[in-house]
Amino acid sequence: MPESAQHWPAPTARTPVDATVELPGSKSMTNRALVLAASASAPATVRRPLRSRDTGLMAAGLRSLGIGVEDSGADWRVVPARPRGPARVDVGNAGTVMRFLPPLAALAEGEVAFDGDSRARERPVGPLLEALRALGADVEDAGRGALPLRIRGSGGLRGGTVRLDASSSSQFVSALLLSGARFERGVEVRHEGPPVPSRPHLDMTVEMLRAAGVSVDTSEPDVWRVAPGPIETGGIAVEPDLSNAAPFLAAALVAGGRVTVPGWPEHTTQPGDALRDLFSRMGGEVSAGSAGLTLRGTGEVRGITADLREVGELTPTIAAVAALASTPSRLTGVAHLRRHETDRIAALVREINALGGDAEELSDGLAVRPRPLHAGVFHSYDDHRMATSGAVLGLAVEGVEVDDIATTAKTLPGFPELWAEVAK
Ligand SMILES: O=C(O)C1=C[C@@H](OP(=O)(O)O)[C@@H](O)[C@H](O)C1
Ligand SMILES: C=C(OP(=O)(O)O)C(=O)O
Repeated sequence: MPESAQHWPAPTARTPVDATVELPGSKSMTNRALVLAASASAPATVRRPLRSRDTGLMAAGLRSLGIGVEDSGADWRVVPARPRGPARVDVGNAGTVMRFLPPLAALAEGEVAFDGDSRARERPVGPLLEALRALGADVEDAGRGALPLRIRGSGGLRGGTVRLDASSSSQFVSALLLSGARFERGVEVRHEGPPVPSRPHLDMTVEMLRAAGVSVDTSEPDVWRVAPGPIETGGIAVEPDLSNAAPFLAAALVAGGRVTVPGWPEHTTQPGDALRDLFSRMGGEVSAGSAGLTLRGTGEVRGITADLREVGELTPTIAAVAALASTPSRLTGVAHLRRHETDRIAALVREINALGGDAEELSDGLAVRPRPLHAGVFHSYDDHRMATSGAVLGLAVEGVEVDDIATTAKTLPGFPELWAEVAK
């Protein structure tokens, strides 16, 4: 079959868009909720979880450790248990599974093996493994500091104070905090190095731990202390995924009209909340009401200069909008994106330029200058957010095809159907 036979022709908006898009639950909240509920004192319900490749892998990983994750209608019921090996965990290409489960596995009795997609073997996990060793875990990674790896648990972990450089992923810190209350001495994580990215995701970890009755001290910058003690979730409700709102809100920005996302939380730690500000600066009009959050396009798409370190996962969508803007953009602070699902900086520059655009790699981001785009294939590199960025470009540029739209199932199965609601 020729490659093009599998391509997805991105729909072009011929009129302004007018849609209300119900988004599934947040990947980051769902996978935190599953890990917390797995270590809790009593069974709990995770309400309105995301069901996608990343969360399915988390549920499967927990089940392989002996924890119950049962379907109960729209929800997931988690029945905690002492984790046990022997077990094999497939992390796929999910950073949250690759980083959040090793600390839990270190609490297991028996051996737990981890592996994943070939890209997962290239994503950083070394500082987390070193930290686990310092806390008393027996980790075998053949000196690679990467997958595949094995953790030989003896049913508990000493815990205590650990120093690590989390500048390549905030998930190292979140991972240690999520299981830290179950370590004998709890955990004190001290970050030392260039700034930690994705701060809102750390706030999410801390907030969800505190909501589960865990004591977390964040009074010192770059230091997190989790006291040992029980985890009592009482059930966890998952918010809609605001990072996945990005391409849908972008649709109204680039095509004109309006898109509403119902259930936008009044208070949230999700980085996607920053879209309200970012997309306003790029020309959108944002309003919040009982129907949800609405973005109206004004017909003007402006470029933006922004440090996206805190909200790195929004970069692919912002870069797509930037490629359609009337003024230049400079997106910085996201060097760590080179080790995400793909090297997102290189991939975005290559694909924007392949459509006739004018993008340039910076050491820690990209610069995009206005230039008319033309038809072509937008490659997704097995990256859900690259694929949805191709869809955004296709709204405004006739003849854009995304090579692998199915990769959106990592965090948003049903993306093509939801997108069809917007681009009808
Ligand atoms: O903790 C989380 O749920 C996440 C943290 C961030 O990871 P990095 O800090 O590695 O960028 C983010 O990019 C990822 O999509 C989800
Ligand atoms: C970086 C991302 O995912 P992961 O959880 O695999 O790190 C992402 O979703 O943009």
